[in-house]
Amino acid sequence: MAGLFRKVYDWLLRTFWATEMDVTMIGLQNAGKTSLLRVLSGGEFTIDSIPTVGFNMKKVQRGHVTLKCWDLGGQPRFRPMWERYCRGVDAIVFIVDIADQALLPQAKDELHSLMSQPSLQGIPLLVLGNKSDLPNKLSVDELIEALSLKVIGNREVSCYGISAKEETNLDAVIQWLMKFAR
Ligand SMILES: Nc1nc2c(ncn2[C@@H]2O[C@H](COP(=O)(O)OP(=O)(O)OP(=O)(O)O)[C@@H](O)[C@H]2O)c(=O)[nH]1
Ligand SMILES: [Mg+2]
Repeated sequence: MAGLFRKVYDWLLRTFWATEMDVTMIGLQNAGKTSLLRVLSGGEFTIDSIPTVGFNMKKVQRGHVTLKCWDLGGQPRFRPMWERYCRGVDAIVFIVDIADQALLPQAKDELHSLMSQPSLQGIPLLVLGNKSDLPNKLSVDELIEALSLKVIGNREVSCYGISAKEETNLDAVIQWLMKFAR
């Protein structure tokens, strides 16, 4: 009975209170953006994910909210277009490979340069340390320090550790994003 009530309630929400939000996922190449989006949208994790050329878009449905997720290529030649795809979105997700510490200074520079763009002022930022299943990974506190997240102002900033591979902490990601659905 409770299950039936829940189904009717969800249907009412979807029908009369449908909300769509735009989310842009950025981060250096190989961080796991496409893998995360594939898993969030109900697909299988694959170890041989192909680098994104340009961008890719997938919708993630949770209850009455549709998250329209833009997944951008992280290779240097695609980074100049990040700002354009972040303009006017409801939230920006910056993904970092926390097992590849050599790339952290570059990730920090790219993040800070993007966050200093006047066009992106105030847009909430979620930083995800991905690949928490691997050894020699950074903790969340170490990632906050390595990326100097505390100096990013004028917006809400959060940081979580996740694993797209093992689907660790992905509910927290969705919950955080859905706070900004309008
Ligand atoms: N161990 C582990 N590997 C992961 C995880 N997430 C992604 N990977 C692997 O990391 C590699 C890169 O993943 P992608 O999702 O293609 O990375 P991307 O950020 O989309 O890369 P670009 O499209 O080039 O910007 C692939 O081999 C994935 O299988 C994870 O949580 N754990
Ligand atoms: Mg990709």
